[in-house]
Amino acid sequence: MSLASKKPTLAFLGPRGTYSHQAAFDCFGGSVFYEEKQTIAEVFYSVTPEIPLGLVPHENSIYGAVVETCNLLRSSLAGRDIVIRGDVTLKVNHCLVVRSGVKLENIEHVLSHEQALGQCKAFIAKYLPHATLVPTDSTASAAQILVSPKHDGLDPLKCGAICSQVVTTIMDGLEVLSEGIQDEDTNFTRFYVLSWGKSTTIPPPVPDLSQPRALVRLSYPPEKHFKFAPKSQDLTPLLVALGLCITRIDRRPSTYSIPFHDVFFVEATGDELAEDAEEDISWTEKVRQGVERVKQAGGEVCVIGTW
Ligand SMILES: O=C(O)C(=O)C[C@]1(C(=O)O)C=C[C@@H](O)C=C1
Repeated sequence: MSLASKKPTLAFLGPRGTYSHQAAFDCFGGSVFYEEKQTIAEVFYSVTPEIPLGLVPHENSIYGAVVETCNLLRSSLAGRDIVIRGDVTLKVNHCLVVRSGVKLENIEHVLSHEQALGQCKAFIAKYLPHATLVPTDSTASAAQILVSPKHDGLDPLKCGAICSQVVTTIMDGLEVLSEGIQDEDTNFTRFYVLSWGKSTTIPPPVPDLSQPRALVRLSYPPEKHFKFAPKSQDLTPLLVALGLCITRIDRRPSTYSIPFHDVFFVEATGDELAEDAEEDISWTEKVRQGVERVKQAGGEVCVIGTW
């Protein structure tokens, strides 16, 4: 067997030139095969024994959680078959890209991924206040629409796309009208590296694992929820029972059809590994013990990944 055929495949949100693509490449370079998918959901569900790795955006420093990813992590596959094995952070510098020759005053529609539109709100309000926003599956797929014949009645000569400058080096006939258009100079997106099961080998160079982390999904069982008089439930007992250093909590409606029954995604962190190389094992154990305590406190709990 040749060395190349041993490389695992990684699914990412395509087409080529997305920030997901860049984050994946920064992390894994030539050590994986890359397979582009059209949506974040397709990336998630394509993580299987055949495509054992995937990369999904999780949060942005300006616009917050990537809701589609949070919703996918509610799936029963998350934590059982598909697990988080690392995270990668990318600096995101958005550009307003047009078909060559198109001027700012020609733009009637601004196309991009919902996250990118949200990260560039101030620029759009100032320079394109009358433009209609058109959400697309990804930033690079917005640019792809500009170089295609008419798409859904959109005239590419009256559109601008928000995407990375890299896209203009991949797709012909595009130019950058404005660069660095996000609301804040420092704009970062974090991505999760997913794998099929816990034992898939993550090829080197592995994502930064210097500080152990975990993502845990918590909720109260539906029968403990106030069915007919929806009322917020106190999460404190479950968080106290978990007993870990919590760095982030996201809340999404649960998949049970009960009004205001929510699931909470709790990201926790352990001590720096450098201090004690053995900590890796005890971190997994620490999380496992926390999970047992949450169950005893009456919570539903699932570890989506420890890394
Ligand atoms: O559309 C892309 O380029 C993506 O990789 C997705 C995504 C996201 O969903 O957050 C990634 C980074 C940026 O925050 C904008 C969009």
